Amino acid sequence: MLEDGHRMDEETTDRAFWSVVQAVDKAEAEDKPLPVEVPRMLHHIFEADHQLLRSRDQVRTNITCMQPALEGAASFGQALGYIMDDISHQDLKLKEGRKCEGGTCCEACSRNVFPTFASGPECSLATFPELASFTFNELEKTSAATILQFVRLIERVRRTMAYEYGLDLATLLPLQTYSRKYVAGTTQQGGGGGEGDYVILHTDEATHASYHYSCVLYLNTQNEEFTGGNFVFNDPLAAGEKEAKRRLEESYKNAPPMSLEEEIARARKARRDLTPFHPTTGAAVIFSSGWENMHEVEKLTSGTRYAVPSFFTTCPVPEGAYAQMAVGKPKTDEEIADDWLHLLLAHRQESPQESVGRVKELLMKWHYMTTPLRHHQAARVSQDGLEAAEPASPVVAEPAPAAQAVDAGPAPAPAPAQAPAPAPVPTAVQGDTPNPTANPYANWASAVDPASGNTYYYDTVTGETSWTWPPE
Ligand SMILES: O=C(O)CCC(=O)C(=O)O
Ligand SMILES: [Fe+2]
Repeated sequence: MLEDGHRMDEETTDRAFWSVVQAVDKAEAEDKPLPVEVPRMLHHIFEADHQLLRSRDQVRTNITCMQPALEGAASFGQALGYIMDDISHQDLKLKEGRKCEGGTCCEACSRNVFPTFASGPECSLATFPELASFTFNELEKTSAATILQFVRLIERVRRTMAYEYGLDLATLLPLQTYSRKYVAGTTQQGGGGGEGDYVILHTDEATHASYHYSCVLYLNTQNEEFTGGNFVFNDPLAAGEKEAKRRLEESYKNAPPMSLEEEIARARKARRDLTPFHPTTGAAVIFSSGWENMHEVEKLTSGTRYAVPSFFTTCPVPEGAYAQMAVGKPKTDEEIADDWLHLLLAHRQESPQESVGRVKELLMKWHYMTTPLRHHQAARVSQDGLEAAEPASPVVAEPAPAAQAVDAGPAPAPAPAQAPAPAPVPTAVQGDTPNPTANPYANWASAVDPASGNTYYYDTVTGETSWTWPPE
């Protein structure tokens, strides 16, 4: 299944994914602990997914980071405008710079379109029916295949963001993600991901102060399964007020009489630069969550539109949060496998309170569960894959990753700096010496393919794999 000495290609990665699903279903049917090979194989899949994505199209627009200019004239009204989602949001006075409350984001803001972030089969609602209404809070009736596919997609987003913005992977965690369903003719039920037929102009970081990077992945295609429903970046008109006036006058020429609502929409359009994105299956938009990226979803005119928004934070998780968990950060492959089972894959009934606790723990441990053990410290995602933390500088603040539960709340205080425990290293297949020049295979480890039961070998740094030892 794995090619000798090569990275996994798309087909091999998908086969590996389905063998993992089989192994999970088997463990559950037999009421056994999850085999440690499952998370190991998942690590390879995540790594391969990100590498494969690097060769696909990406359209990047660099933009100036913006934040509310509240100092000095911080009136109550202005402060409300900073928080509230409504049309007046676009009139909020802004200044240059990032806000990123409580987090350590990079200096650059941008918007990125990936037309083929995921393949059609990966987003298929026939294969993964529960993707239509996915939430981590209710997994009892969700198949292992869909849960694993959702995690796989979100982990691809996380790695892509870390790479795009030059962030240590350990410092970037999902705070919130779910499937969002839009149905033409319905009105928004409650806030957040409730069903509705549009989303009003907003800034993700204004909705939740700890959202620093956002992604929306689309599961179906405009003009095939629905009409309307553009995702639109909404910017101040670069050409200025004079042009806005000219545009408005132009729009009145030969126009039929309009309702008040239409008049307001027309006036807004004339005053703003609108950049619509037309959703297609598997496309994703990734952007910094600040005021430089105000956006909205235009009303659906027919059909049903499915999207998966995800919001990431660079706020550190307070160390105390791990101490309150039954088992804190996983330290062995067995503990990682246990977390996968108990936080995601065990199909059980639970009270809403229990599920909130479980999801909170899941999001806080996300990096530890989705990243090979030796990379649990700071790791950058480079062109060649994950780079381990610099071993020569052990006294650095551990970049404790962050996550908060589902609800809005104050950003957690940064964790105090402390020396991290030495990163656990996978069992070397041959030789004991830590000097890689003395042992060219010091980074190699072995694992068992859950589908065939055969042992394979992999380089924990480059991701190379081999069925034979030594690798060819
Ligand atoms: O569905 C979309 O295109 C965007 C959703 C969005 O902006 C959000 O959930 O914050
Ligand atoms: Fe949004």
